[in-house]
Amino acid sequence: MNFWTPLITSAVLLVIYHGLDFYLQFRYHRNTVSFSSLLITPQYVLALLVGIGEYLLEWLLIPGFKSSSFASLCYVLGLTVAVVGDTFRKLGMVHNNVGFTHLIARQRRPEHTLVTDGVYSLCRHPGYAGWFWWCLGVALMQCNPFTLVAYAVVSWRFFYSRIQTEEYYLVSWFQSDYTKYRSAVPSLIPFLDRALGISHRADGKRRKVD
Ligand SMILES: C[S@@+](CC[C@H](N)C(=O)[O-])C[C@H]1O[C@@H](n2cnc3c(N)ncnc32)[C@H](O)[C@@H]1O
Repeated sequence: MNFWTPLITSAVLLVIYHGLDFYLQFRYHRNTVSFSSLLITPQYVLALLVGIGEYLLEWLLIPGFKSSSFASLCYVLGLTVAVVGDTFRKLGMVHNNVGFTHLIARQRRPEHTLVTDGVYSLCRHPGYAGWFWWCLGVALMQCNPFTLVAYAVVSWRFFYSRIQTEEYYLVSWFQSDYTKYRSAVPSLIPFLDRALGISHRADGKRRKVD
């Protein structure tokens, strides 16, 4: 694997990710869109710098590992995971459109309806699961083992608490429509549903959403 390929690909993925996110927020929430809609926080920049730091350090200390065929395999796998993750997120944003606000809604607006079809019939939180897998995909693409684990732990904890709050409001608005939907459709973030106390069928078959 060449030194620049994972770095350049990550930069391109980053621009596509944030550019499209911003565009979709602008399209569906024109009145509330701002710089924060780019979702670039200090913690996020720090996470990116940690990834780049690990990448550079390993190229200096163990160049054979970074240029190995294992690193090339990680690159292809990571790129696939990142592209599928971002596609899920963008499909969620388009499908949920007016309901997909970057801040968790704490009051229901009249136009906010429960979405359970399209990509939401495969994944309960395509925007969050998409982001989760996108981050891991980028770390894998750079063949960064420490960043991969760190991103997995930090983003898992973040989405665990966020989904708990978000679902509290969704249950209060949509009641049994949401609880039935929640028990039929997984979050696709590993172990998260179990941690939230939600069980899906062990045989892998999904319950039908009414
Ligand atoms: C940042 S969006 C994320 C949506 C969803 N959690 C996802 O990952 O695709 C947050 C807003 O989406 C809304 N939301 C989440 N799931 C929804 C659904 N199935 N139907 C309609 N609105 C939903 C919540 O009320 C929240 O205000």
